[in-house]
Amino acid sequence: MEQNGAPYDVGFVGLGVMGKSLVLNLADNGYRVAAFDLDADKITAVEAQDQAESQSRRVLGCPNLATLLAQLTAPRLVVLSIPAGAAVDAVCEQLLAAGIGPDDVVVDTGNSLWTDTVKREAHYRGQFHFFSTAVSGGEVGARFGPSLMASGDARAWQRLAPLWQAIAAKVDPDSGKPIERFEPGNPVREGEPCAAYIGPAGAGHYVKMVHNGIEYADMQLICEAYHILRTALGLTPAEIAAIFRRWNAGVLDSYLMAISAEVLDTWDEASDGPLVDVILDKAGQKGTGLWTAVSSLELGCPAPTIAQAVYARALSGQRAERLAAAELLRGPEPVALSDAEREALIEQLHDALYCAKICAYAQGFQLMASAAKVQGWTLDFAAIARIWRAGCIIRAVFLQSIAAAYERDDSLANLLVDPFFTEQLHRYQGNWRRAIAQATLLGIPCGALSASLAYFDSYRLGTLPANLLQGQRDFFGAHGFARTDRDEGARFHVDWSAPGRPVRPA
Ligand SMILES: NC(=O)C1=CN([C@@H]2O[C@H](COP(=O)(O)OP(=O)(O)OC[C@H]3O[C@@H](n4cnc5c(N)ncnc54)[C@H](OP(=O)(O)O)[C@@H]3O)[C@@H](O)[C@H]2O)C=CC1
Ligand SMILES: O=C(CO)[C@H](O)[C@H](O)COP(=O)(O)O
Repeated sequence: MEQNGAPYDVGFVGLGVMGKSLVLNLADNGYRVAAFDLDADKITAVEAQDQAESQSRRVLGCPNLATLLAQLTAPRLVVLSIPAGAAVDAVCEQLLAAGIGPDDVVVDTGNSLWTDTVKREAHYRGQFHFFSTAVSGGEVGARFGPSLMASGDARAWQRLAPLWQAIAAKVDPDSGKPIERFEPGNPVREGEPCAAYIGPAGAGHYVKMVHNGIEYADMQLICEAYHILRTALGLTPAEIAAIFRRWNAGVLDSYLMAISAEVLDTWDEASDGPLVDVILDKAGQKGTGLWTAVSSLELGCPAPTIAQAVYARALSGQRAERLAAAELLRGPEPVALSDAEREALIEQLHDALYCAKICAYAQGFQLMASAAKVQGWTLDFAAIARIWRAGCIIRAVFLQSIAAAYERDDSLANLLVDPFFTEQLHRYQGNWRRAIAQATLLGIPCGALSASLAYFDSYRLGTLPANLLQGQRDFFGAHGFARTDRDEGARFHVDWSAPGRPVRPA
């Protein structure tokens, strides 16, 4: 691709956890990369690793952005892997000062807020093409195959598609299972790439945000199952790891289930006990789960399992208060379960996790559908499910079933009404209810499992108590209500203080 003495195909800014891995992945796939980071040590480190792995020079470290731009074939392609927010604007301005031009493409791969991406695309129009590609997969995914959600100018996508399809995770299209090989210099070339053009500016980051919201829910659900197994049954982390591994061979087969078993099975030399017992129970968060919950509230599109997962992290953070409350607030007395009850609870939890997970994904897909309607995006939900089957944190075999559901009906109202998922929920909901009932009686919190169940029950009921709620609103605020026996557009109000409480058109 050498042109005008500028032999590098991609400019890369940000060589941290993700950036370094993406650079080496691009290099393994035959792309020559000119790389820059504020931290000179990170530039040296990526060059050294590249040379050690390839015995050649596929990556050139650059001392500044002007030098980086000078190495690139035109029109130039610059990829950013830097913290979301102000850093992205700062680097865009620095690239302008360094001479980036109207035909060049700048791709933000960070976890940016999708509305920022929309603004940036408009702001830089005419100066360069601001494009985005949200990345999932963490460090290993970035190195050997991430899931890539691209959005922005469709012509920029034409340019990027071959690169992204080369470096993306690959999946066996028939089984829906990832094809994985973690070997430097030997990337996976077979299978279906987990990279897709999602839509106009912001769409890819919105979809990634929802991916992370689902990630929060999925993680919390697994944590609640762990908590119940630990507290109700007194199982050791290693015993729970064995149960999780068994579950991971069936419908719950997922990366998050697999890594949960790994964490639980890890021994800590310093404390001579399970590592999980010395990890402080205060969850961190960088914000994408919160953004998803906020978006769901703004759109009026319920995602209670995702919101509950954000609350669970927040409540875990109130550790000092929890420790004080633990001295004061009593729960139910412990109950010893019989062997049969113990075996039953394990089975029930499996089914509860599966059903609750279906509901969490249903919420995420509803949310994307809702945002798409407001934004005028045409989202291909089957394609989104397909690119989440490998490379990303929520990769799971059951994404194959979600893809199939949207292939059957691309305007499916909700995953729950797809015939396959309806049948699964009918079959397993009894155990889901029993697991939550048992945990509740024992005083073990299971907010995400319960939020999913309440979502399912609310969604499937033709009548909800919102009739009483509308009556309350009319009573104190004269807000009016519609009637079941009249046209829905007609509003009524009760004169609550008048004798006989007459109902009049509002
Ligand atoms: N880690 C993960 O699992 C995932 C992260 N992401 C997202 O990817 C992005 C990168 O994440 P990650 O690699 O973990 O972050 P890191 O903090 O490890 O790396 C970011 C790098 O960008 C550099 N940097 C910051 N500002 C500039 C600048 N103005 N010019 C040049 N370099 C700069 C930083 O340098 P310095 O340290 O000197 O400031 C650092 O080396 C983030 O948006 C993150 O949210 C997405 C998916 C997964
Ligand atoms: O995007 C990701 C994976 O998909 C990151 O791992 C994400 O930063 C994790 O979020 P948090 O730190 O809030 O748990």
